[in-house]
Amino acid sequence: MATNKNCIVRISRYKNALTRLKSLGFVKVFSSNLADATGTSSAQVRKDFSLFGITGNKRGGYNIDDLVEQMNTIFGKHEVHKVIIVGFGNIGKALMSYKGFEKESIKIDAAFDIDSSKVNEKAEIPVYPFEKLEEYIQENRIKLGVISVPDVAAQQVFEVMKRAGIKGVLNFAPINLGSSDEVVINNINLEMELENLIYYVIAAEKNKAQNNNDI
Ligand SMILES: NC(=O)c1ccc[n+]([C@@H]2O[C@H](COP(=O)([O-])OP(=O)(O)OC[C@H]3O[C@@H](n4cnc5c(N)ncnc54)[C@H](O)[C@@H]3O)[C@@H](O)[C@H]2O)c1
Repeated sequence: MATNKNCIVRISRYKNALTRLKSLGFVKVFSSNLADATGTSSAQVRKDFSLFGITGNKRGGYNIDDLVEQMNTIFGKHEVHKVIIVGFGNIGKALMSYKGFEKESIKIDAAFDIDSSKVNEKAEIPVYPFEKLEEYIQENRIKLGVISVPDVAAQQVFEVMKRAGIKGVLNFAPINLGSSDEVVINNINLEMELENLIYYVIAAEKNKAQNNNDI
């Protein structure tokens, strides 16, 4: 299936919009409603739906429950996905205490850290020493991992994860982990996102000042 990240992000946005519309009492929705709610066009919504084989009666509108069900299948929501976190610092702790993952069928299963003062194997969600990472992934057939260690340690952590059989990594460290055929890597570079945001804010301010001068 020819899909790209933008398309997946849009499907995720449609799903959020559908949940909102449903909570407002709507039963059916048109592609134009989803387009308005997510800032895209009706044609794009229909194109994304057809790419993912999402079906529905376009004339009478799509049934919201049917759409959500089909999107849940796309996002693998019918089974619980276990995730491990490597690096139990600011980001690792924040992710572990976030309650919103559960409703998305995501279970933070354990964390790992090199610092023995952070290890707590008896906690509700245990924190193990880093040396146990490889064995834990293999024994528990973990497919998803978060890297939240400093950049200098990220590559080494990634290699251990890959060797143990991890299939998807969410990487918070601001380094390029190098591509891999066996592992899908999603990089979250917060500095870059903020830099990007700052650029657009400055550009918008310049634009406004220019327009004011033109009047
Ligand atoms: N906190 C933020 O707001 C923020 C923003 C942008 C980027 N990041 C990036 O995210 C990553 C995590 O940031 P943070 O603020 O949570 O860092 P942190 O220093 O609070 O935590 C990092 C943790 O990783 C552990 N660690 C170090 N080497 C390890 C190894 N080899 N194996 C296992 N654990 C190891 C440390 O003991 C520590 O507990 C960093 O790469 C950072 O650059 C963080």
